[in-house]
This record gives sequence, C-alpha cells and structure tokens, in this order.
Amino acid sequence: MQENKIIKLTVRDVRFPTSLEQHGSDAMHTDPDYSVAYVVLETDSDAALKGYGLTFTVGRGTEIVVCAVKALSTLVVGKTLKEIVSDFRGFYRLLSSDGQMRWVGPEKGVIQLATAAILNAVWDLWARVEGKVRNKPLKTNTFECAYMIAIKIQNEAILLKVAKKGQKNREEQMLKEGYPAYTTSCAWLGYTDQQLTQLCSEALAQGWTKFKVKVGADLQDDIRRCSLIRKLIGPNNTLMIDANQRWDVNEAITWVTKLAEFHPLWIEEPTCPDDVLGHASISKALAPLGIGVATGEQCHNRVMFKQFLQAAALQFVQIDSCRVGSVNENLAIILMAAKFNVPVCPHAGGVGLCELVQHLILFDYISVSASLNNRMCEYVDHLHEHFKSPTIIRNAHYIPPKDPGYSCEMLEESVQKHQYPDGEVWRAIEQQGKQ
Ligand SMILES: C[C@H](O)[C@@H](O)[C@@H](O)[C@H](O)C(=O)O
Ligand SMILES: [Mg+2]
Repeated sequence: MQENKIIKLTVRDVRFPTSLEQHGSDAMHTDPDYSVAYVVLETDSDAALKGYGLTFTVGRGTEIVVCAVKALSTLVVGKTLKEIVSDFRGFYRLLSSDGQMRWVGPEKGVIQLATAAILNAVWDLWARVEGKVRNKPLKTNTFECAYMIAIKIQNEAILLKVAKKGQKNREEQMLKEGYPAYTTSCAWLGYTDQQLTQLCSEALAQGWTKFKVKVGADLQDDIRRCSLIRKLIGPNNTLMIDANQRWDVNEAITWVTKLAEFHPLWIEEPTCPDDVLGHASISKALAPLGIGVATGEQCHNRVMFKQFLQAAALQFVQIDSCRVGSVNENLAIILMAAKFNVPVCPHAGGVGLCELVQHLILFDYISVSASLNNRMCEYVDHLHEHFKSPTIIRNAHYIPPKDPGYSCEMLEESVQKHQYPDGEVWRAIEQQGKQ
C-alpha cells in the first residue's frame, strides 16, 4: 500500500469553548479555547486508507494555521507514501525549506505548526499502512539533523544499540503497567480554591501522585494555592509549578524562591521561551533550592533545544508533538536529551496532545533512555471523548494504545459540531451572545 498516492489534503478549524469554564487557563493564556487545525490525507487506495494529523492551538489564530497548511499542501498531494518514507529526511526538508515559504519561518511559528500537522498525518498514514501501533522510526533516515553537527547528533543513533538491551522487557512492562503520568487538570489558574480542593481530592482517590499547579499572576494567590495543594497531597507526592512565561529573569528567581517552601520539583516556563541564557541563570539560582527548570511546549525547533541543553538551561525536556516538526524533529530532540542525560517529560493536554505524545514517550523509554528516573508524561483530562482511539489512563499511567496509527483521528461528528465558525456549538454560542 506504500505505492498508493496521496490525492487530497483537507484541513479544518475545530474549536472547543473551554474558556467558558476556565479549563486550560494560565497566567499568560487566560481564556484558551482548545482548538486544532485538523488534517486528513486521502489516498487513491480502494481500502479508503487515510492519514489523520493535527496541531494544537488555543482559539483565535487557528484560521492562520489552516491557511499555512493549505500553502504547504501542494508539497504533499501527488506523492506516494513510498516516495515520502524512502527519504523521509528529504521530505521533511522539502516542507521546512521550500525556497519561498521558508522565509515565513524558518522552522518556527505558524508555518512550523502547520508542518507538524501535515507530518503528524503522514506518520499516522505510514503506521496504518504498516499496521503498527507505535512507530519504529529509527530504522530509516527519518530524524532531522541539520545544524546538529557540532554535537554529533547523527552518532547518537549509536545510543540506540545500547538501549536495545532489555527492549523486549521494557515493552512488556509498558503493556502491563503503562508509563507514569502527572495531572494538570486540578489546578488551572482560573479555578476557585473550592474546585481545586475537590478535583485534587478526586485525583488522589484515583491514584494520582504528581500534580502541576499554575502560578505567576499574583504571588499571594500562588502561596495560598500551593499551600492548599501541598496540604492536600502531603509531603511525599510530587508538585510542579508552571508560570507560562510570565516573568522576567530576576523576577522568576525571586518569585520561585518564595514558593520554595512548597518543594516544587520544577518551575516550568519561568520566562520568555526563547531566552536560553535567562533560563540558564534561573537554573543556576534555583539549583541550591532543589528546584529544576522545565521548558519546551513553546520551544520551536531542535536548534533551540540544542542550545538549552548546551547551556545547562533546563533540567527537564518537555517535547511537544505539535510545536516542532512532528516525529522527525522530536526524534532528534529525544536523542539529544539522552546524550545530555536530561530526562524527557513531555508536554501534553490540549486537544490530542496526550493521544500523540504517548507514542513518543513510550519510544523514548523502550528504545532510547531505558529509564523512568525523574520521568513522567503530562496528562490532562479534557476532550478525549472526541477521538476514535482515546488515551487510556490506569492508575495514573498511560496504557499503550492498541489501534494502528498515531491516535489522533477525531470522531467526524465531533469535528462537524465544533468546526469554527459554522459548527452547531459555535452557532449556539453566537446566538446566546446576541440575546
Ligand atoms: C494554554 C494551555 O492550557 C497551557 O496552559 C498548557 O499547555 C500548560 O502550559 C501545560 O503545561 O499544560
Ligand atoms: Mg506548561
């Protein structure tokens, strides 16, 4: 089926009105409507073979990503899967380095999100054709290594040979126990203390042991909320805090020092996501307090991650399945993290991010890092019901998916209802606004 040709790409703007209840709110994004640019690749196969991909956004602006996907679509339509995967690195570069479109990136911003949506769909298609659940990408020349020569990333594939030992056992362990997860669902910034208490108590009862709290807007609020959560979860469970880029460098250090009594494992996105040296200063200042720096959900490509790692500017690598160029680029980041011995703790949540990133973190554990030390994958309990093969969580662990593909096919009914601006959900909201 690799001979089948991609004959059509459709892309739709699908939005969920999560801001109405403050789900997903943080110090920077106060009213997110969790959304996706949803891509479907159609092929000329009789078996109605399709590939499904997406990139995550938070509402307004999704229409711009949709435009960028349309602009890139001419590079995909007309190709066979075989042409793509026999030189996948070449295909990645075709998308990322088109002689004219590269100007509107390169490899960052909207065009990068669009690249991710398309490549996620191609990876899904490939896995479906092969009948595989988890992709086995490193057998081929898939990962993007341009600008990586200085740290010899290409040689890092050697690491994989090392990690081959025990691979089968790790796979069986994952199928049985799953991959450890933490939850962000209890403590969005816009939630009341009452909500926070209720959600946290429920999560504890369900077996959650690691919790992330949004901070960064008001110090007194942060002290009150962190103290409340720490009391609820006790001294032995894990707490992380996330400021979503709200502070300047010195402010981050002072603010987090005041929250140190709650023993957070990490401070996430303390400052501008592009400020590598700023993160390095924060890391250095907070190390004596036992607090690490985590970042990555807005780290737009592998070259940024390279610098963060080289500058010892982060202690937790938060890969994201949609922010960078799909599996191809995330593989390079996973390999670099292994080389620098920094744990990968993916960013997830949103719409479809858990569904996608579980494949990457399982791959990291089984084939690359071979370690669970200081590692966990984010989980957020929203919107999974809109997917054909939603993530399965058991006892605060991701259970490996069973259906072939990259797990981000959405239910057509959900897509139609939530399409923006014409889906019935959005028409009803508009109607209410007019009343
Ligand atoms: C706007 C979003 O909900 C973010 O707050 C979210 O991705 C967050 O940073 C996270 O780490 O889960
Ligand atoms: Mg975050």
